[in-house]
Amino acid sequence: MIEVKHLAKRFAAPVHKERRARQRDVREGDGWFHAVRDVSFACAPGEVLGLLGPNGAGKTTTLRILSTALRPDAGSAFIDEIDIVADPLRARQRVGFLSGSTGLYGRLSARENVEYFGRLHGMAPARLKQRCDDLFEQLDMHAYAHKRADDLSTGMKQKCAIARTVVHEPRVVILDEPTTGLDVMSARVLLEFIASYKALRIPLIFSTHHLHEVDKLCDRVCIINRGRSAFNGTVAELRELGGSGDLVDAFVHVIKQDD
Ligand SMILES: Nc1ncnc2c1ncn2[C@@H]1O[C@H](COP(=O)(O)OP(=O)(O)OP(=O)(O)O)[C@@H](O)[C@H]1O
Repeated sequence: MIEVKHLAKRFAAPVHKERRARQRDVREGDGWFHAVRDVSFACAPGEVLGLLGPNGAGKTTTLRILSTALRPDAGSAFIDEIDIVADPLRARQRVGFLSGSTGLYGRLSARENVEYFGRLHGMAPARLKQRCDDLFEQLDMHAYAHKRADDLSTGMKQKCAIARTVVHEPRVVILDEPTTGLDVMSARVLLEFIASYKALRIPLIFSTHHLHEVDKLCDRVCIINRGRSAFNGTVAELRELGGSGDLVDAFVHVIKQDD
């Protein structure tokens, strides 16, 4: 279970005179940029939660807090009842986090990269081998398993990074824009992979700008706008808000209402 309540995170941001004269973002002006102001959501085992929002809304910052890469200034977040602020190390062991940068070692092959991260997590050799075999099969990566990461295409690297993220069988999975750079076939493979977490009863959160992915996969949706959660609910509840049954209309409606 992932539970996030009233998260906030600000970054130091000196205000320049000319910038002050122009219309400002409501999140800046006091020498800080309040990237996340009040974000709350929950994701239970067996659920996939989609995190949506315009560019710069605060999705990545929120996910980085959840992964324990950033410490929040206010609010709370629990992973399987572990307080990520009070006990970040224990929380981190339970999380598989895919960030924007793939973080692969260029000279290692795709397979070596995934194995390396498995070893870092202390996986026994036999278990690691089986897990890698399964992941390379599920993500359709056998064809380039032995290619150096430097020589992989953007999409191949992304799949490799995803395999690396989940190699240690984390208790919760957090993916920041996982389908970025993937072609149609690869995106489909990945969406099926994400869906498989429902049966495993592992909560999975992913951020995306693609509403068809939300429609296909998500049980719940959180829309973040200018650092605050502007909508929390099921996909069906979101759809109703637009009036037309269309998710794009519903998304635009939520953002306009919130602005
Ligand atoms: N380390 C930092 N220092 C200053 N500002 C930051 C920092 N990290 C993020 N921000 C700002 O916080 C805001 C939210 O950024 P964030 O990356 O969380 O947005 P996002 O919703 O993931 O956007 P996108 O959809 O474009 O990926 C942005 O305005 C960004 O410039």
